[in-house]
Amino acid sequence: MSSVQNDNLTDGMHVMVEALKKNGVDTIYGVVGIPITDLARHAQEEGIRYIGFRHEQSAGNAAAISGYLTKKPGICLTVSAPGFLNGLTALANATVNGFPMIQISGSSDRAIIDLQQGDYEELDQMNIAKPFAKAAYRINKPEDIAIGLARAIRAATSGRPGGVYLDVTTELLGSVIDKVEAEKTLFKVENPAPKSIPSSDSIIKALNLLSSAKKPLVLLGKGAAYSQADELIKKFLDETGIPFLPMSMAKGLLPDNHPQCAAAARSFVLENADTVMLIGARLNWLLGHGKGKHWNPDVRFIQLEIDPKEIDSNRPIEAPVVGDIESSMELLVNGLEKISIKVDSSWIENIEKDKEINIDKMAAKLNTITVPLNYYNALKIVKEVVDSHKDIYLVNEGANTLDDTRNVINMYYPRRRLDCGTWGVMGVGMGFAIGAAITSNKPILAIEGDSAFGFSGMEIETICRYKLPITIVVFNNGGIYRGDHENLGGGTDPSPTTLMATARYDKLIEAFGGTPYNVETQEELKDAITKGIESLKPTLINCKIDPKTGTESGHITSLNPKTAIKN
Ligand SMILES: Cc1ncc(Cn2c(C)c(CCOP(=O)(O)OP(=O)(O)O)sc2=O)c(N)n1
Ligand SMILES: Nc1ncnc2c1ncn2[C@@H]1O[C@H](COP(=O)(O)OP(=O)(O)O)[C@@H](O)[C@H]1O
Ligand SMILES: [Mg+2]
Repeated sequence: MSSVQNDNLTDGMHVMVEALKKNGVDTIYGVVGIPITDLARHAQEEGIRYIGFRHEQSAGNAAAISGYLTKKPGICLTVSAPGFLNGLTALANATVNGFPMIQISGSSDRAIIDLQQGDYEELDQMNIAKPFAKAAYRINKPEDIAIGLARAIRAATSGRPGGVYLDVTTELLGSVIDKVEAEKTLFKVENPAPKSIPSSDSIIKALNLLSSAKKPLVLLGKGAAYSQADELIKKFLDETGIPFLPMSMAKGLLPDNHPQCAAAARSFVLENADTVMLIGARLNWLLGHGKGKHWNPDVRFIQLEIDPKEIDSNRPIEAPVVGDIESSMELLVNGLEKISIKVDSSWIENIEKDKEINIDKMAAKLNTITVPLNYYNALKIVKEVVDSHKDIYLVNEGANTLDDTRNVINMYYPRRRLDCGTWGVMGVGMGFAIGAAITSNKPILAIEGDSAFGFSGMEIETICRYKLPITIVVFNNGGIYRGDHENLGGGTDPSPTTLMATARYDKLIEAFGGTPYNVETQEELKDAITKGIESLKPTLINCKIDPKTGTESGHITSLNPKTAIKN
C-alpha cells in the first residue's frame, strides 16, 4: 500500500482510480500482483467492482465482451510481462472483432527497460502490444494520467472499436503529485465515439442499386449488432421486405424465425442474390471473401461500414456507405420516402421453398433418438429450452458444438449470441460468460465443446466464487480436439476414446460448490438445463456425446492445407 505522508499530496495510483471513476468505469476484470495490486485494492475501496480471475486471458475476454455489449470499453488489469502477455490474446481478439476494451498493465521503469538492465518481469510491453492493439500508450507522469486514459477510451470506442493497451510503470503508480494539481487534470471524455454521417450521394446510390435489384439481400454482421441501431434496421427491413441473412453474432437482431430471415436458405441466397447490402459485416473468410462458387458471380455490393479502408477489401463495392451504422440507417430509412424498393415476389417464394427443404433436413437430424446423444439430438433439447427462455445470453465455442449450435439454435434478441467470432478462437467461453453475467445481471447459458471448455475451464472457480447465474453445458465427445488417439487427442493409450468420453466435467464444479449434472439422455439434459438456468446458480452439465459423431473441425475442415501427398 503506498503511504502518502502529506494530505496535500496524492500518487499515480490514486489519480488513475479517480480518472477511471470520472469516466464512469464501474468494473475492472483482472489478475492482481506486483505492481498493480494496490491499484485494484484502491479501485475497490472507491466503489469500482473488481472481478478477480484465474487467468488474464479470461479477464481480457470478459472486458472485451462487456465492451461489445455496452459500447463502453471494458477494463482488464494485469501485472507486467507474463500477465501482460496472457492478456494480449484477448486484446488481439478484441481488436480483430471490433470489441472496445482497454488492457492496463503494470510495467517496469523505462530507464531500466531501455538499458535492458534486468528488472523484475522486465519487458518492453508497449512496443510488444502495438501490432495487436488498435492503439498502445504508456503514461510516465502522474499529470498525464487523465489524458492517457482519455486517449485510450477514445481510441477503443471511436471508428471501428478495438483493443487498446495502456502501460503504467511502477514509477508512475508510486509518483507523488499535489492533490489540487492532480484534481485539475481530471476530466470526462466528451463524446468518445462521435457520429460519422455518410454522404447523401452514397445513400442515394445505395437505394437506387437496391431499387433496381431483382434479388436483393441484406447481410447483417456483428458491427450491426454492436451499433445498437436495432429499431432502424428493423424498420428498413420491414418497409422494404428485403430478405436478410444474419452472421453468427448478429443473430437475434431480428428474430431468427422472422419471415424475412434467410438463414435456413444461406447457400441459396448467396448463390443467387444479385445485390447484397453488407451492414457491419466484412467480406472475409466467413463469407468466402465474396468470391467463388458460393456467390452469384454477377453480384453487386453495397457496404455500410465505419472504416473506409474496409471497402473493396475483397470485392469491388459499387455503393460504399461510409459512416456509423445508426446514422446510415437513419438516412436510408428516410430515403425510402423518395426511392421505393419492391422485392420481386418470385425471389421470396424461391427462398421460402429452399428454407422448407432445409428445415425438413434439419428436423430429420434433430429428431433422431440415440444413446449416447449426438450433437444434433442434444441441440434439439437446447433449442427447446432457449425457445422458452428467449432473452437468454448464449455463449458458444467448439468445433461441431459451435457450428451446429449456430445453425440449430434460434436467437430472438440482439447481442445475445456471444461466440468465437472472426478468429474462431477457442477459450473465450468462460470469460465471455462472466463478462456477460456481470454486465447484464441476467442468466447465461454456455454451450461448450469439451476441448474448447478446457481452455478456460478453471474460471468455473471464479464463477462459483462470485456466485454467477451461469449454466455450462459441456458436449463431452471425449474430445481433446477430436478425442481419440489417431486424432491427436487421446494421449498415449491407442484406444482412449472410451476413456476420454468417460471424463466427468461436472465433478469439477462440485469441488467449488456449484451444481453438477451428468446426463446421457434428452430428458436428463432438458431437466438439467432448465433447472440450471432457473436456479440462477453456477451449474455445469456434463453431456455425453457419441465420440464417433461430428467431424474433425466442425464445418471448416476444408480450411486445412490441401496436400497431394497422401501419407
Ligand atoms: C486458441 C485456439 N487453439 C486451438 C484452436 C483449434 N481448434 C480447437 C482446439 C478446437 C476444439 C474442438 O474440440 P471441441 O471438443 O471443443 O469441439 P467439438 O464440438 O467438435 O467436440 S476447434 C479449433 O479450431 C483454436 N481455434 N483456438
Ligand atoms: N457502429 C458501426 N458502424 C459502422 N460499422 C461498424 C460499426 N461497428 C463496427 N463496424 C464494422 O462492422 C464490421 C464487422 O465485421 P465483422 O466483424 O466481419 O462482422 P461479422 O463477423 O459478423 O460478419 C467491421 O468492419 C467494423 O468496422
Ligand atoms: Mg469435443
